[in-house]
Amino acid sequence: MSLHAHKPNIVPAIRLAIRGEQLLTSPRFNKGTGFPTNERKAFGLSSRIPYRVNTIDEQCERAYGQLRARDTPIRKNTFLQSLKDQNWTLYYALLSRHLKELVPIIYTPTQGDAIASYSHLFRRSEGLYLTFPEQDSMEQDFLEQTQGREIDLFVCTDSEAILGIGDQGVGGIGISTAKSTMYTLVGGLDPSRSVSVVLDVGTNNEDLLNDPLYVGWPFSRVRGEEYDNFVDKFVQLVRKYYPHSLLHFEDFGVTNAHRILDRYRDTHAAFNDDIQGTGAVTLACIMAAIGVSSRSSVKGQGKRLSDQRYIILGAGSAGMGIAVQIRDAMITADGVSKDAANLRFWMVDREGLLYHPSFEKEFYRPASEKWDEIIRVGADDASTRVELLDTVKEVKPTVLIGCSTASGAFTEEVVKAMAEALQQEDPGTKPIIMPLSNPGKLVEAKPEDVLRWTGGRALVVTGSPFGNVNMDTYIAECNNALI
Ligand SMILES: NC(=O)c1ccc[n+]([C@@H]2O[C@H](COP(=O)([O-])OP(=O)(O)OC[C@H]3O[C@@H](n4cnc5c(N)ncnc54)[C@H](O)[C@@H]3O)[C@@H](O)[C@H]2O)c1
Ligand SMILES: O=C(O)C[C@H](O)C(=O)O
Ligand SMILES: [Mn+2]
Repeated sequence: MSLHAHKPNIVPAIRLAIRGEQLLTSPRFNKGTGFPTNERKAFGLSSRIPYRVNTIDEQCERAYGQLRARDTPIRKNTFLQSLKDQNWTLYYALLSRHLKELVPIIYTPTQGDAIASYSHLFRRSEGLYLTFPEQDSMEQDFLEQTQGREIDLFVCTDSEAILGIGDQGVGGIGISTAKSTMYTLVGGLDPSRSVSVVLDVGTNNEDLLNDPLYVGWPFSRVRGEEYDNFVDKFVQLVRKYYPHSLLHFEDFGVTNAHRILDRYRDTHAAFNDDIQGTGAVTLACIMAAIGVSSRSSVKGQGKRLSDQRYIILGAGSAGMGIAVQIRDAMITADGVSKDAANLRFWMVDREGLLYHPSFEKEFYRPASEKWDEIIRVGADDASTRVELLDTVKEVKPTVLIGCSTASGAFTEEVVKAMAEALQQEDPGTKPIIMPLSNPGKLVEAKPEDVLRWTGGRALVVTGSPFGNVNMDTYIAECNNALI
């Protein structure tokens, strides 16, 4: 992860209309003990801050000490959220200095826990909350927070599929704010130029609906035309007032994600992170792994994207986005036809391998293949599905990707079947195994297990940070935030 130095807000203080208490409680402009003496005098702060002026390093040292005194990731997360509510300059300076340690605290995986407990951890709100029953005043509410601002980015969720932890109702605002923070931290975007949005259209999460402390709109999710109109109302406001902004969609449910992206992508700079961001970062990862990059240490394996056989477990937003991105790269980089490229994928979802004897659908295996013959018979003797394990044995994939939320689905048997088949084909081949489901507890296999089952041969890539398994085995991270 490379860091572009975060540029603090350098609005000349003299132009600020706010001073005194108001300045100290504005996280964008507050500099705490960092205010120099002349600014303290000019803005009525001298008596409001203790005497000594601290450098940003001193402030970071103090804040880091306070952070370290919190003993669990979630307590660190709430501490950092409070700091963000108080002083952006210090917040981003601290994160920049401890990037590797703190990104997992303010982003995946800990932010997932913070989102799940949103209504209980709630102290101060951050972001733009647009709620279904208040849609008549949506324009006014939108302008309340955006008018007069220069805005480059809207990060928007409807919270239906947060990471792999499902419907989190209004708490999903926490994924929008976390992604916005990453744009600043890694991409250098001025945080005052982004808006984090939650479209609160209700929730089907019974625990939230039954929780008296739940702070969102406590009704079932709005669906159909009413839902589409509500989303459209928001998008049209973005288009009307900020036609040049980027509209980033995050963690929409699988039935809406593609549809909404397709609806707006030709008329606005719209981006779905789970589909496109994941597709792009996974492609980059695979290119590195198979040695399209000249630095590769992978031996004996066909080096082109189109030489690989890909099994993807989970054909949702991420899985389909990954398949499309790799397929398109094969067409561009390797010059293969679309049909030939599509045939390099085997998608496995809840109903097993996606194939159909009678109709054609993109990324479904074609009717000419006799998959029916290896269908497993279920306990009730009814034919069920072509299992992942059988697909692996049949296909001998060189790349196995998980974005299914099915924790542990890459079993020892699956991983060994893949590794052994590849070893027989070419002893130099390293299986590329990518359990990408977040947060960490939902990974399809733990890196240390994959390495143990493959005698250390696998190249392992995860979506959440796992740390190295031992001194010389690096577990790469493939998270769409890197895009
Ligand atoms: N590493 C990353 O950058 C990244 C990016 C996006 C998503 N993800 C992760 O991928 C997972 C899926 O995200 P999504 O946005 O695609 O969700 P999604 O709901 O759109 O898709 C999940 C898919 O998995 C399928 N599935 C569920 N249980 C399954 C099982 N037992 N076996 C096979 N398939 C099963 C579902 O039917 C669905 O098609 C989440 O855990 C998410 O955190 C990771
Ligand atoms: O948020 C992340 O960490 C990656 C991805 O967008 C996800 O939904 O898991
Ligand atoms: Mn996501």
